[in-house]
This record gives sequence, C-alpha cells and structure tokens, in this order.
Amino acid sequence: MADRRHREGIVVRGLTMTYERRGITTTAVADCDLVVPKGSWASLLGPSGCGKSTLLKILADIVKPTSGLVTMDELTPAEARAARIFALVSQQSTMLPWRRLAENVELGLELAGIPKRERRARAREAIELVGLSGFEKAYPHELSGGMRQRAAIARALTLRPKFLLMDEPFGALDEITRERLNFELIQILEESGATLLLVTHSVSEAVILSDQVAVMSPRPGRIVHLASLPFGHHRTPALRDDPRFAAAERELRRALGNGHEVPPVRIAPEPEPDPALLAG
Ligand SMILES: Nc1ncnc2c1ncn2[C@@H]1O[C@H](COP(=O)(O)OP(=O)(O)OP(=O)(O)O)[C@@H](O)[C@H]1O
Repeated sequence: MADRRHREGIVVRGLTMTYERRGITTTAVADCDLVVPKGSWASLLGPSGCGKSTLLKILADIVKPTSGLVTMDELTPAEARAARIFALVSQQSTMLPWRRLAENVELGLELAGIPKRERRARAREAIELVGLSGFEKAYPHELSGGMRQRAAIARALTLRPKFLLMDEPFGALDEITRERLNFELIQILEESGATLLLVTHSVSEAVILSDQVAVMSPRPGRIVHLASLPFGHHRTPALRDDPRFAAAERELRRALGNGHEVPPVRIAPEPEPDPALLAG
C-alpha cells in the first residue's frame, strides 16, 4: 500500500464510510483523521449515530471502509486480525450461558487453536487480573452485570492484545460499578502497556480513561475537537478532585455542544401544592 505511513499505534487518515442499504445511502464517517500513539489511551465521544462504532468496526475488520487508510502498528485491519494484535470488547460482549466463567474466558484462545494447558494458564492469569478469582466455575447467570463485563475484558486480555478496542464496555452498568471498572481498567492498561481506543457516551469516563479525547460531530461523523489530557497513566479516583479534571469535562461538553444543536432544557413548572395535603 503506497500511502501507508510508517507509524506505530493507530493511524486513521482520510477515512470515509458510506453504507448503502435498500437504496438508502448513509455517510457514517467522513474524511476522518486520528493518530493514537502506541501505548496511549484515546476516546471517541459524540452524539448517537455519529459513526463512533463504525470507526471501531473498521479497525476490528468487521466492516470495510469506503475510502481512506487505517493501520495498527502499520498493519491493515485484516493483517492486524491475522496477527491477533487487537481485541474488541463491546457492551453486548456475550458469554455462552452453558459455559462456566473460565471456559468463557478461554473461548478466544480456543478459537485461536491454543493448546489446552496454555489456555488454562492464560485464562487464570486474566481472571486474576480482573479480580474474578474464585468465580471460575460460576455460570454467567450467577454473575452480576459488572462481573460479566470483567469476564469479557478477561477474555480479551487472554489474547494479550497490543490494541484494546472498546465500544461502550461499561454502558449498561450503574455509575459506581462503572467508575470502579474504569480504574481497574487503568491498572490493567498500565500493566499491559496496551493502546486503548474507547467509544463512550460519558464525558467523565472519557476524561478518566484517556490521554486524548476526539469529539465527533453528528452524521457524517468528523472529528471536530481533540482534547489532550495531562494526567499521565498512574490515575486514581483522586483524579476527580484535580481542578484540571473539571476543566477537561467543561472543554469536552463545550465541544459536544458546538458539534451539534443542543436543544434547550425545558424545566416543567412546579405543580401547585395540593391545599388538602398542606392542611393535614
Ligand atoms: N450496517 C449498517 N448499514 C447501514 N447503516 C448503518 C450500518 N451501521 C451503522 N449505520 C448507520 O451509520 C451511522 C453511524 O452509526 P454508528 O453505529 O457508527 O454510530 P455511533 O456513533 O456508534 O452511535 P451510538 O452512539 O448510538 O452507538 C448511523 O446513522 C447508522 O444508522
């Protein structure tokens, strides 16, 4: 590929994706550029339908782009898939209900043809890393939503990916579990040195988990703002108390507001108090 730049990490150049379905053409992503340096963490933030998942699916070789260049450590998505250098975790990451946790975590390795002994060892290591030791024999229905997401992350980690592609991995979880998993993920990323590209709807999750946040505009998705965050990689929940955290959130909210029309917030008038209740 003549145009391929020699660059490690994730490189997206002039990416456009147009879907054609039943005579309807949708340009999901238009002329998008992004560089995520090796070992760094980036998030894609933007309104629903702006093409965030599409960008991730192109990287994961699930859909082919209409035009443009996408590489991970200089490999095309198809080459990167063959070299098994990335893993994808999504909100819908499913576990097979008839398999125990450890067997679910081993699934990716099984599909990759890794021998049983090594599968066991790598699954055990990943299960420990996500804090699920002791639950190896549990079936999915015996685990909480947060535990199932941890299992999905463990399954991805068994592949020892250089690139972790995550599509709203914590979107279905409550705020407290979500934040706890955010900081667990930070530890895992610190230890593994993986490059992260995360799709999220949460401004604070993007700030907690990123060195840079790309804000996308509504369809067709373009990157309209790129925020660089100065927090380094050793992050703890005390990060929230850093005044720069609030400043980063403000910057991103403003960028999101500029990227598309924000409807005015209508506050319903207070209902008149019921005199009968007041009298009592
Ligand atoms: N397979 C497909 N065929 C046709 N159109 C599609 C397909 N996948 C996505 N689209 C369209 O492309 C646009 C971008 O979708 P995408 O899922 O990438 O957005 P998103 O930013 O991830 O949205 P959300 O935040 O709601 O998950 C949407 O208008 C969607 O309808």
